Amino acid sequence: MGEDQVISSSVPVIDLREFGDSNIYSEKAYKKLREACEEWGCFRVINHQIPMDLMSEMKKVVRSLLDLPAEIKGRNVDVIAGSGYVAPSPANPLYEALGLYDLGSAEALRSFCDQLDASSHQREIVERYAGAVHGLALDIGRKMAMSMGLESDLFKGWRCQFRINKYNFTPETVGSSGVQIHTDSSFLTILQEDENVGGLEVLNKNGEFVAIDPWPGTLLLNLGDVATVWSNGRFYNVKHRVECKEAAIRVSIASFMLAPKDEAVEAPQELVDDEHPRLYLPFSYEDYRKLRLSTKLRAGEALELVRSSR
Ligand SMILES: O=C(O)CCC(=O)C(=O)O
Ligand SMILES: [Fe+2]
Repeated sequence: MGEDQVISSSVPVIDLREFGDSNIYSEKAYKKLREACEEWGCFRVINHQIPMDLMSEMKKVVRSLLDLPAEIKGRNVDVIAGSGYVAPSPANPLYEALGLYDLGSAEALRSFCDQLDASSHQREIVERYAGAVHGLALDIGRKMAMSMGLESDLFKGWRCQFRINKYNFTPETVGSSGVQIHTDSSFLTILQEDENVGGLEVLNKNGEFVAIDPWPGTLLLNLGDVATVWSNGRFYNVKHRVECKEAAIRVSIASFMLAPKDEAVEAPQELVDDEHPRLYLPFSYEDYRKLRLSTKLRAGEALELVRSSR
């Protein structure tokens, strides 16, 4: 792994204030967003509406939940395939995660907090953060749709998930892999990084790994497999990995906007025409997730299995 070329370029920065009132100004912002989705599948978001104190409180809550004994973390069972606790494994021995499927549901939030015996303060922070990040995911989804000339509320009711990640990096593990290269299966992922410990690398279209340095207070957006299907091949599902760079516990919070609740994942008709025939067969997100897990095709290759033959 260490032989791969890692460059220190940077991903596009999207300033949410630029989508303001003036049409001329915002046209530029939508174009930049669309280019970021098409060329990188990854961008940094600045000037979002999630309060800084909520981000730092959530980080503390998440850290203490991840520090719970293994038998308590094990109560965080899957709701859909792979959505619950992930213990360290032979493939990713330094990594573990807790998960919460459907962060837009009060019932799901309650049950997650119950499983982990969360305090009332912890519950309040998890609920507030879930509300804020859910709102942001919808807002960015809306802007992505508008950047393609589509109506704005296409993502209402889509299911969202948290995955809170802990990397147990030690002096002996420096230079090894924290999480293997993968794409996210989601439409989009909002990542609150570790403020101090870097290690995330995204693969650009030239095949170079770009090191993502932490930028506290901002958020990192990744597009996943569902974004590629939804955009009929236009949006890029960025491959990424986490490398162990230093001996420190690393904690990140990934919030995924996954897919529609009941409907199939497919490109809207407006994005399909003679020049852009439908590339993927409509599928159920849960089935696709199971397919990725059962085939172990975690870096977007599973999309080939749902390609339309024409
Ligand atoms: O921890 C990170 O920086 C990335 C985590 C990630 O890629 C994921 O949860 O899918
Ligand atoms: Fe990821």
